[in-house]
Amino acid sequence: MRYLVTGDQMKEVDHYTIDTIGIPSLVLMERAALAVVCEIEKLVNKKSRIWVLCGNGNNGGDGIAIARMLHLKGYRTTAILAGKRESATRETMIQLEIAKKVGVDLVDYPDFTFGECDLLVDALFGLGLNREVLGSYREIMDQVIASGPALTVAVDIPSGIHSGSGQIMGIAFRADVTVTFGWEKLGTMLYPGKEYSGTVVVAEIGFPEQSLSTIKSEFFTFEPGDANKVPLRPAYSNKGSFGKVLVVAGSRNMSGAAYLSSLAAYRTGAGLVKIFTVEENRTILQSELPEAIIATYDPKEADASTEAFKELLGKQCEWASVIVLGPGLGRESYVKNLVEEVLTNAYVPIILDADGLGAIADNPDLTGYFTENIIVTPHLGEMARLTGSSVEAIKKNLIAAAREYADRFGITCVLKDAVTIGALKDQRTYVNSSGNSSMAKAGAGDVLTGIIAGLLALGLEESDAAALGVWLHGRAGDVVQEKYGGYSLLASQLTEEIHTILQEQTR
Ligand SMILES: NC(=O)C1=CN([C@@H]2O[C@H](COP(=O)(O)OP(=O)(O)OC[C@H]3O[C@@H](n4cnc5c(N)ncnc54)[C@H](O)[C@@H]3O)[C@@H](O)[C@H]2O)[C@@H](O)CC1
Ligand SMILES: [K+]
Repeated sequence: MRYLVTGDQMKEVDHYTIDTIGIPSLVLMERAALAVVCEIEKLVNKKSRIWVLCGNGNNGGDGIAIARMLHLKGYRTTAILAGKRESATRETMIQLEIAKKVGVDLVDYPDFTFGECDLLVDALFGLGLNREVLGSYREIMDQVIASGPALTVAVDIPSGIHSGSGQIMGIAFRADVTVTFGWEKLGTMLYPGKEYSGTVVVAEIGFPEQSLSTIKSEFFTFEPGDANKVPLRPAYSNKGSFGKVLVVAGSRNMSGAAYLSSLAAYRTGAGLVKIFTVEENRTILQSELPEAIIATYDPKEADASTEAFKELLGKQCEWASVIVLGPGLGRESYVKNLVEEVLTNAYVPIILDADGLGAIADNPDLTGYFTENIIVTPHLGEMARLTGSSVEAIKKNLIAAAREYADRFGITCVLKDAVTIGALKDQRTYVNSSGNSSMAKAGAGDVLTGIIAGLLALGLEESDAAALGVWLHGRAGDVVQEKYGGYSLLASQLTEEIHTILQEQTR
């Protein structure tokens, strides 16, 4: 697990480290510059033409220190100063004085002649970027982009990318490598910033871990090694020890979603899975997944909300320790009754997905039954229906959208996109770092609900199950992509790779 920060949080961490702990700002800057130089040396040789584009803030100060180090090592380096020297920060002024004394080629932007560039070091804006890039800065960036540097290394974050949201502030550099300091910023984790950042290297430059305690470090992601967070299945156990997952899913002509969710729950470690579906699905599900128990209902009874139907559903809910509600339910009117009955009868974690969410969107009063053990897993379209916002607006700030919905009801909201966000009920926010575009396929969401259900069945609570489930699902997708490339993934293949990730457990 690693923490992520916004630019503003990182600034607080900087201040605490400098002012309270007493590590001088210039020491941090020197280490930051060294870390970037270390990456640059992997990319170029002494014949390469290197431009270091420096702004007036401390990102520019890092840049001037980088230019000095490269110059002293014998690289052909020019530092281009984009702002007025007299308005530079204290640290950047000191860097300028040092650079002058050791003979760094320092050129003010208007005097610079653009030519060929093998490597651009982007030190124009870092965490301090707080508005649209306009005027002369925009002109400089346009000109640098037009001169087409062969490679770009960004210092801390590509200039133009907002460090908190990943949004482009008018214009941005596209980096091949971004060397960031201390902790990764949300801006390089979230699109479009993620795409503009290239490979992100997180350099440790001397921030003590306690500096993080000054902020509420609520953002995190998982990484290889975190498979250990999946609970062990103790030897002295039986199938009942590992949870009973009820999958309320499927409808006429739609059995696949129920199948995929159930299979994924089993593959993740659940002991027993029961599918509650319409009678038409019985044969196909029994033959595809004989390990599952099948119980069926009559949609007409569900539609009329008969006592018999209520009793039948009540019994299923009583049996279950985890419920998946929604995949492939369709949009018939009886689905509302089904969803309402489950929400009122169940006192166990419920993963509400797909058509289950559709029923909520169509009948907003149903949110009145939400309790803290609900996990919703909408994709952007479903989120738009749930909230009445547009997909575009949600996309602009995924974290805020997921957080707002989760906090409104005190539930966990997994907002599925290229970078899936888990707004957890315990106030932490998970930002996913696994997965790839080959997973943008029908059925992938059903597998995710099944994985989360499996983790709940193993005993994780909702927040951990949601975050870890998203990560496992993405990792499985990465394994499938490695084997089959970016086009051919089938959702069922995700279930076949869950074991690959679980086998990474090192205990
Ligand atoms: N001691 C420290 O505080 C450390 C800071 N570090 C570096 O310092 C950076 C942060 O430095 P700063 O806070 O000075 O911020 P920046 O260097 O990112 O620049 C901020 C400056 O740009 C201006 N600005 C913001 N948006 C603009 C826009 N759209 N158009 C024109 N001007 C704009 C701001 O008014 C400010 O003057 C980090 O990203 C990192 O690279 C590192 O050296 C590590 C240590
Ligand atoms: K930068």
